[in-house]
Amino acid sequence: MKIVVAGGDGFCGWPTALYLSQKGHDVTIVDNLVRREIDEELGSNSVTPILELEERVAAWKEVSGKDIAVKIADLTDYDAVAAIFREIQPESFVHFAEHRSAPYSMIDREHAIENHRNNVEGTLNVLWAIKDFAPDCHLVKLGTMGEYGQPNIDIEEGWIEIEHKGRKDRLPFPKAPGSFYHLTKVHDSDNIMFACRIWGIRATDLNQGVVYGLETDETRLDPRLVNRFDYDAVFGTALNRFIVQAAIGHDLTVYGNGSQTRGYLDIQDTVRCIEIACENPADRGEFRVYNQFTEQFSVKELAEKVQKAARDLGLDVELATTENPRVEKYDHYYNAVNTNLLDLGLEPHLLTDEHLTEVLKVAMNNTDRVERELVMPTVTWK
Ligand SMILES: O=c1ccn([C@@H]2O[C@H](COP(=O)(O)OP(=O)(O)O[C@H]3O[C@H](CS(=O)(=O)O)[C@@H](O)[C@H](O)[C@H]3O)[C@@H](O)[C@H]2O)c(=O)[nH]1
Repeated sequence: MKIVVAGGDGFCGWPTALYLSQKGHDVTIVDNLVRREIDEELGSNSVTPILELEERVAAWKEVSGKDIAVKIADLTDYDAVAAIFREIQPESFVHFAEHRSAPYSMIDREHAIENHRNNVEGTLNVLWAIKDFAPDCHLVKLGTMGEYGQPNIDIEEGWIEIEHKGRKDRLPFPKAPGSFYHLTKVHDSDNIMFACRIWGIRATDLNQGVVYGLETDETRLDPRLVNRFDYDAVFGTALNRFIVQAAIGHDLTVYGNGSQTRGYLDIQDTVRCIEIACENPADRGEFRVYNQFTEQFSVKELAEKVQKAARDLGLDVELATTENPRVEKYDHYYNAVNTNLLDLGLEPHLLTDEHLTEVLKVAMNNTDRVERELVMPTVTWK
């Protein structure tokens, strides 16, 4: 299958591009390398030393014998997007190419606006290009579980049957996101749903939970293929941050009372979920939503798991209640449905001590690359 992986230089995109290439798909990475620029803006870095994109792709060719094409392009540049669709005629367009950090979108007004402009405009361009140049292309779009927030009812997969004043309808599940970033994904979902309805586009919105882990079967093949590993308070996410904190002997930064519960998944499941979506395309005009996570944890549970794995490796770390920079619910109900991907064959990699230990060891081997001043949060929601 001809597949474009937009955002293929990022944390989810790079291992996905490798995985799909390994499976024999004809993969093109489209990326504007902005994630690397943001590292410079924030003075941050990946714990793992990652190569430049062209070097990574050349290493992949050497290791696997397979070609991944690369186009350096910004999805907010419509001429570039149109040219890509005209030339490649992708069967699936996997769209990871968005600014994905909640704290980044909350830095200030400028960052909130840039986050909206980049994400919403990029996705609109993709929708228009599909309509104009590749109407049969299946859009596989990375959404987020954060679109739903933490409602006091079960979270369905995108849609909910509602009975109201004696009438019934199947309506989009209500959204209550927790940051301007998460809101961009809500706007994208609405725009995609509308485009499916009016133009007959086929789309799958993958509402992904918080991703943890680092390596996949493909990145493990050669050190030059290693994935990026964020730990800073802006781009690092809960479990991976705790792992790096444990490796450097920093107290684990549990925000507030740590009862905040979210859906989580291993990066090894992210790549498989994308493959499942591509190989089972939505129908023309169908806007399909899959909740992409495998397990639910509270932040405190995660920190305790990391503390235990660290102790087993001789590292003594403490959980530290950290003033929560965000505005979010504690001690809330959380129960989200995630059966669609399982029904299509996803076999989850669950969070085991062995897996935590693997990632912890990578962090311990790279502690010299960790900038301690990036660990504590500085961006606040208020
Ligand atoms: O040091 C930390 C970091 C985070 N948290 C807590 O962990 C939870 C998750 O935060 P996160 O930073 O791991 O994840 P989030 O900001 O929600 O964003 C990440 O996970 C989202 C999926 S979800 O959370 O919306 O399901 C994706 O959309 C985003 O791209 C990705 O950056 C929050 O309650 C946060 O308060 C801590 O307690 N301590």
